[in-house]
Amino acid sequence: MMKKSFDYFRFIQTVSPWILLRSTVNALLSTAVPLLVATLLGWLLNAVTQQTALRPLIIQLAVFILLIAVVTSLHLASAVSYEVATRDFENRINERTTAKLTDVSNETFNDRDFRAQYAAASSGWMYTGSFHSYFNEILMNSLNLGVAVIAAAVVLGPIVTAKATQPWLTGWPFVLALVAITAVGIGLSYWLVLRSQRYQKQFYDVNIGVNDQMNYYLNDLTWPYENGKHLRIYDPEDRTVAHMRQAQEAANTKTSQVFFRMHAMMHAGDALLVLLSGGFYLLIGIKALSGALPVGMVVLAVGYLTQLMRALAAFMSQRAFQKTTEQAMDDYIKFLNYPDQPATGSIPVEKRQDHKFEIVFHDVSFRYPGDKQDAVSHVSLRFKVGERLAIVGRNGSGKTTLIKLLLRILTPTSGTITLNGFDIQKYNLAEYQQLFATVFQDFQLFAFSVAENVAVSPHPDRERVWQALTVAGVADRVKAMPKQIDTALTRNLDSGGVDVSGGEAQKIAIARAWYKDAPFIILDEPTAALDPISEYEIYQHFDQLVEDKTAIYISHRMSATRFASQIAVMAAGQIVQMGSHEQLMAQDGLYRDLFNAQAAYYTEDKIKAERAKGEAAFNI
Ligand SMILES: Nc1ncnc2c1ncn2[C@@H]1O[C@H](COP(=O)(O)OP(=O)(O)OP(=O)(O)O)[C@@H](O)[C@H]1O
Repeated sequence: MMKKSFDYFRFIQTVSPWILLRSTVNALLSTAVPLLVATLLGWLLNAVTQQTALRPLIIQLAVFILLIAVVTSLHLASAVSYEVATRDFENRINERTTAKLTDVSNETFNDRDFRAQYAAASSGWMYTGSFHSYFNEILMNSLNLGVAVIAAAVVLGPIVTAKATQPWLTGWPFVLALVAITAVGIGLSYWLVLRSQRYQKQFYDVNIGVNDQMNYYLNDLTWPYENGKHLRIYDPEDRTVAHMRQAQEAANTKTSQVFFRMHAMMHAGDALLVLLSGGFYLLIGIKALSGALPVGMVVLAVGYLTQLMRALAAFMSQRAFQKTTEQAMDDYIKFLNYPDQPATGSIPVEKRQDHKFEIVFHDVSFRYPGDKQDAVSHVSLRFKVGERLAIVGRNGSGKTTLIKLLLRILTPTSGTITLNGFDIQKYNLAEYQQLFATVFQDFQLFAFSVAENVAVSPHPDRERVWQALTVAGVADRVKAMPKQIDTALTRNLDSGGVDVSGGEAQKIAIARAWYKDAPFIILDEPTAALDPISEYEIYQHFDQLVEDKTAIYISHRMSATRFASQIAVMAAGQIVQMGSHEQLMAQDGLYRDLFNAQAAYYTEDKIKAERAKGEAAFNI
């Protein structure tokens, strides 16, 4: 067991060096300073009463006051130093958590077990308060127990040895009687601790699930301000609250029973202490009544003995909470060490100024875990250098999945994808992903400055940021912001931040892709949030946006395909047609249907008919 405790101490120490030392100094001073101050005050009093000459008295007084000032200041400094260390510890844990969440591969990130492990780790962290107190509490409780043992021994010595008229009240029989009461107390306390440990564990386990649910309601559902509008429009009757209450009530039913038992154990512990005090009173009281001890000693001795039992009970029940903290630390360490399936590839990606990178899909299929059908099925495709390829198809046809396979966010279930002849899985992942600048359909901006959002770096090339914003058609909007490119987006991290519209945000995401200057540019519905003029402008700048890169874009706006030299049409995970706009329009197939269905909205006749229908309805 001890070996295990040391493992946890070591973990705490590796998270934040010096914390154990600071904790130890603080604990020692916390225990010693009150005793030291009391002793010094005692000496001071003696000096005042015994010293007759004024000069040595003043010197003695000055020395005592100085000593008291020094030890109390030391104590204060150590308390502050420990407090700082605990903050540092908490920050480092948060850093490690964030680093793990951002460093694992996408597969692991989406892995159910990994997410469950994270939920357990974060609940444990929240539930136990923090891990560093684990060491501190063991230390404090041990010191308290040590002091209580010494104090009790000092007081008990004269009581045990005092001669009484009845022989059993002297020597070993009396000691044995004291030990018997203490032993019964320790035994019962230990039993209570074991029970309460079990209930603590149950309570902790139940709480992990409950915290997880409540987190969803409080942090994910009701707090993000993009959710505000949905809740106000679609939840006027507060069904969210009712839903949460239901979940809370179900959780309460589960927790209240175990909570009640846990507390019953604690109160039983208090009652036990009262009983033990009674036992001590009886035993020592009898000895006092026999005339062997002054009555005042009874109160003193029982006080010290009860204090000893209290320290013992605290030491043991702290052990119960320690177990919970150990489990929380185990969960956290498991999360940190969660085996990732790191990208295996190590081949460096050749740096080519001419951007001659050719990617080929060889009979690639992919199925999401648990799904019954392939999301991408037997796709063979060649991305020619400098080509502009559009991918079109109905919702759910597999377009985004195809892009994720290309980006190595997903790994093919079968088939291979090659870059310049080598399987892309064999390349160093970070270098490989640097080949792509992507604007995802659900792009994310961060609550950092515009410049950092565009450059994705804390040291942006400011001139290039402006160029990127110009290409994306959002430079004027940024110029009007209070701190221009240094303005934070959203007020999540900076109260002077600004909120941009959906379309403006999308333009900033496009600027980010341009800034990256990667050989491949991938745009998944890049203009979905843009107004027709902005969309027109983006396509006007399309040459500037794409330059000589290989461009792949997905769009439901069929008119956007005119910028593509090749169009791949997807249906049910397969590429069902491939060719230029003219070639595909000449074929009787899905492309022509999609194109005509959209174009039909814009024919003169259609607009006239719709308008007439609207007017008729209005006249009624
Ligand atoms: N994370 C996922 N887990 C399970 N199935 C998924 C997941 N993501 C997508 N799918 C399924 O894979 C299929 C293809 O989805 P994909 O997002 O690639 O389609 P898409 O053509 O990009 O659609 P859209 O035009 O609506 O964006 C869909 O049937 C979808 O339900």
